[in-house]
Amino acid sequence: MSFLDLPPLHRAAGLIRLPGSKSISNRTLLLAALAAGDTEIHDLLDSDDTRVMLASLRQLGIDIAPIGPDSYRVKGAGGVFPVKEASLFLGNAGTAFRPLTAALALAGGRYTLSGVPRMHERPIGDLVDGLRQIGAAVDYLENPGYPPLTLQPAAIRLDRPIRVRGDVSSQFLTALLMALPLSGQAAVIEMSTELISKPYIEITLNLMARFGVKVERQGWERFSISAGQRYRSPGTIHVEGDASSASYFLAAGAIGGGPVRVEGVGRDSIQGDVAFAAALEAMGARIEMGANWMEARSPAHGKLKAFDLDLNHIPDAAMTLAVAALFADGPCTLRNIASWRVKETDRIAAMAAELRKVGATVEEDADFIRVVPPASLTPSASIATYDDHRMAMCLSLAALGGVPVRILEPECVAKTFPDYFERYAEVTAPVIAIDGPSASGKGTVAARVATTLGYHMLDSGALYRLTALAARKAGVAWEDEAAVAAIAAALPAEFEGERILLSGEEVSEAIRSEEMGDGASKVAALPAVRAALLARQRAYRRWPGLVADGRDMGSVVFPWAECKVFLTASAEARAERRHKQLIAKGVPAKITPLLQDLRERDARDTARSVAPLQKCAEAELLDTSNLSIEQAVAAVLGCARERIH
Ligand SMILES: Nc1ncnc2c1ncn2[C@@H]1O[C@H](COP(=O)(O)OP(=O)(O)OP(=O)(O)O)[C@@H](O)[C@H]1O
Ligand SMILES: Nc1ccn([C@@H]2O[C@H](COP(=O)(O)O)[C@@H](O)[C@H]2O)c(=O)n1
Repeated sequence: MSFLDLPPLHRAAGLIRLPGSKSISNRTLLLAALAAGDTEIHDLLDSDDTRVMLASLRQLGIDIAPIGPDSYRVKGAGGVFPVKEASLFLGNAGTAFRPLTAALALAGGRYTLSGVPRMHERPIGDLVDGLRQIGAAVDYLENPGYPPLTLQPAAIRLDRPIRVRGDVSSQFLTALLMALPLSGQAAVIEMSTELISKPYIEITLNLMARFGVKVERQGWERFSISAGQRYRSPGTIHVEGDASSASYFLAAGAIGGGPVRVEGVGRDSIQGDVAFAAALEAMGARIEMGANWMEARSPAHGKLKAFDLDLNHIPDAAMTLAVAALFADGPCTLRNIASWRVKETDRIAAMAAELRKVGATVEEDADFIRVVPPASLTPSASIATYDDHRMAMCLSLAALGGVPVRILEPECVAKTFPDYFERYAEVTAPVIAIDGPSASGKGTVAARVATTLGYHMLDSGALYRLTALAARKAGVAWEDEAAVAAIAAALPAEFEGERILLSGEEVSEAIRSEEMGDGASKVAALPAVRAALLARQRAYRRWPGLVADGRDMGSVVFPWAECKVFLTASAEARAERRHKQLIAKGVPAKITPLLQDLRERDARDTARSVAPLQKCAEAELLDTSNLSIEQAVAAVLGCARERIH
């Protein structure tokens, strides 16, 4: 069985650009396919569930072409799927299965829809009942009330309101709403029970409106679509970041100090799960929010507060609260979450079982769960994930209790967030940032500290040197900001131990020349180049930790670094070191021009407008003019021991 061992984590701080929302991605794909005209969709989520939707729509004859990273052009079929007979396999993707069932029931073709075994245990009877009321020919292939299904052509009659239950899954209503405009007739849906997860219906109505179809809503009981409305492409759609995925990072910030900022969703979001931030705030976390971002920090004083909340409106993000409860100051109750029982797994039972493994006392019932946090978490629990992405992502937060945690079958996160664990490391792995002027010894000291601690290493100067060399090879002037930034953004560089490759060619020595040092300092002064390399540098932050050396590691790239050192030496000492280094390599050199060159580079690095070389207030100053390498290494290790748990 595959597993991932998370190290004990003590702190979370950093910034994450969220992947696209699953709910918006799959709804938008279907609406674009049904609309008249072409739709460009940008920032689409790339995950198992969206791949299932893309593959199904293509199988149904929809032309979908990639036009860039996470961007597609969908040629809308104007309400008529070109393929009239197909067998679709929809995995465990509820956001594909339910809406496609309804759309295909009205499509006048012969289709079968199936999924993985768990999909065949997830109820769909309420949707099928609704479709049968309007004459659709939908049949169960195995167990009544559950997939797989067959659909046949049928005459659709919308002369009476459709009565549908809304207390098992709001996706049934979403599916009907999105499909009914295909009939061209006026349609009315009446809820025969209370509707759960209402914010997901708001997403549906919002997106339908963007595609030109207006739904009249009377409370949450009755929905009317007037006759003759057709989907029309809005031209271009940008998918928001996923608010449910944001919950893991916000919770990490609330538990592990923070700040953790997520970019891609915020105050202007159409997703109900942004309300998760309010639940964290009720626990005492400090939350800030902008139009397109949210940020969480631990309470100013003391622990997170216990809660007793009705979480019917945010069933997915509520799972994250169940794990945050481990860090609260008392028992926490999550109410009105019966829908958890019919999700990817029985999430109430699964959550109770796994929280007990880390030491919590848990009470569960049909529609609630109560979590009594332990005094300290049980180390080395093996967390089962039930092929449920959210179980894996939520429970990863337990490691913030300073205990190692084993996540079994972690690849299940691919359903909605394929690189979740890499991103989680980017806000939780400790960082030692070493900045300073040229030849101060940063690289030498950083490498030894990294080896001693078993940490990863980032030589950020090498990225600027590689950019300068790549520009030179491409015949691009170092002053041409846009062109050099484009090169930096797509830098074909690889680090294989000591070897550095550019487009597959070894350039380890070539980038160390004085000429490339000079070129690096010129391209590094260009704001667009620095912006192009920022995310790449942050991606080096991995467990068990990172030592990063450069000029702006502590100030810009890793402002959240636990340990920051400003390593310097007098210009004369540095020129002498560089001289020795060059002579040892057999490169002829003279002290005076080297000293002159260092001073010029210092001046350029210090005076530039973006990310200038400077000591951050919180950095420890280490002047190595009169220190041996061993003494400098010992001093940095001392700082790391003091500041990193
Ligand atoms: N404390 C020290 N005492 C004497 N020599 C040192 C000391 N620290 C480093 N050196 C030597 O100084 C030279 C320059 O060090 P290093 O390349 O690590 O500096 P750097 O700050 O990373 O430079 P750059 O920014 O140009 O990459 C190396 O030969 C190294 O062995
Ligand atoms: N974080 C950084 C790292 C480097 N630079 C610039 O690149 C030049 C080369 O760096 P070395 O550490 O390899 O000497 C350096 O002179 C800086 O101008 C930077 O700006 N930021």
